[in-house]
Amino acid sequence: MSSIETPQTITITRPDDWHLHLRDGAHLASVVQHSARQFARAIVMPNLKPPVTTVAAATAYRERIVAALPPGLKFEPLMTLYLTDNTDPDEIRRAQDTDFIHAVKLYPAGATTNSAAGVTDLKKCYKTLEAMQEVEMPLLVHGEVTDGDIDLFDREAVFIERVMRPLRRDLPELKIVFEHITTKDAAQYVAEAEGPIGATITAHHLLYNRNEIFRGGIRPHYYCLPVLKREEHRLALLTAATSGDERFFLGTDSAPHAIGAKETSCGCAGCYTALHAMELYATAFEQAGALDKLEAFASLNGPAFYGLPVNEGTMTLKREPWTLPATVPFGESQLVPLNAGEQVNWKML
Ligand SMILES: NC(=O)N[C@@H](CC(=O)O)C(=O)O
Ligand SMILES: [Zn+2]
Ligand SMILES: [Zn+2]
Repeated sequence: MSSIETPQTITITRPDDWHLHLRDGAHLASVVQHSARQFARAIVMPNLKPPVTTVAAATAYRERIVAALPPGLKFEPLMTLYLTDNTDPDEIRRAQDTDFIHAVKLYPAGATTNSAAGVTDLKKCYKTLEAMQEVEMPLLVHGEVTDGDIDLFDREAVFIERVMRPLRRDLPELKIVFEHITTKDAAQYVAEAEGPIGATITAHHLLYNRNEIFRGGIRPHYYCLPVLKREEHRLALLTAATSGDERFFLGTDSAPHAIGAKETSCGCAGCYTALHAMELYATAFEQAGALDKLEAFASLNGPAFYGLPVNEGTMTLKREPWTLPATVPFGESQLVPLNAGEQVNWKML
């Protein structure tokens, strides 16, 4: 795309966020407005303390989210259940009977924030996974092995071989979303796999490689899981996201943590992008010369995978530089958004 042709505004069908952390209580009240401004709907992650493991808990959590929305902002939380070794197949059927639970989330125990109650051995969940396959309830996967002897940067690639391939061999009709993919291995696996599989990609994994975590010093706000990878992986993700392939869709993985939990000797994983998510995706797609592919990735492919209607209405992004705040309120505390104090070149109108 030549600079003369580079558009000054882009208008697309209203987008959705297919992977989002909203937290709870006062934290939820602080952050939900940011996502509701950017997105019509979001798949809400269940990794609260305690995790959202039942239909009853998801129902109550959904009500708290709706109650925390500022008046006038329309936003539909699409709820998920947290899979444990003990999730009852009947809970899946009950979830399917609601019109607001759309998926079940697999956290390998110990893989990431609030995953201690996650699955220790997927074999323990096969009856439940069979029920999911039967009722066409998607399984959302944090795809990293947890073994301490596997290099942190290899955990996603090893997960494909050790967990994803056997799982999909055993349950070929189970709908799966490989969440927040970070490697060329995962992008290639999803692009070539047979059957019902998709993948979400975050804005930060499209924009940054692992150097960003160490640029001029240690930068905890760029630390998330799965961790940023080498440049070759970023480029493969950008190619996948801008390919037009329906399997790849937007999931911010915006993961708020209080400033004190990030800027400390053992900081939490998670990047906060809910404030400027679409601006970041537009920046990445522009870099790839593929702004014309943003709508499919952000607004069309996700609904197609989940069997939901495309949103009504549009969103417009304008080429207009603005500066991210240094912090935003987060309950009683503050959080530091990704790109705090930096300029972004697109602005949502
Ligand atoms: N992505 C992250 O680094 N953190 C997420 C958990 C997750 O999505 O793995 C969180 O809940 O903070
Ligand atoms: Zn995750
Ligand atoms: Zn996440």
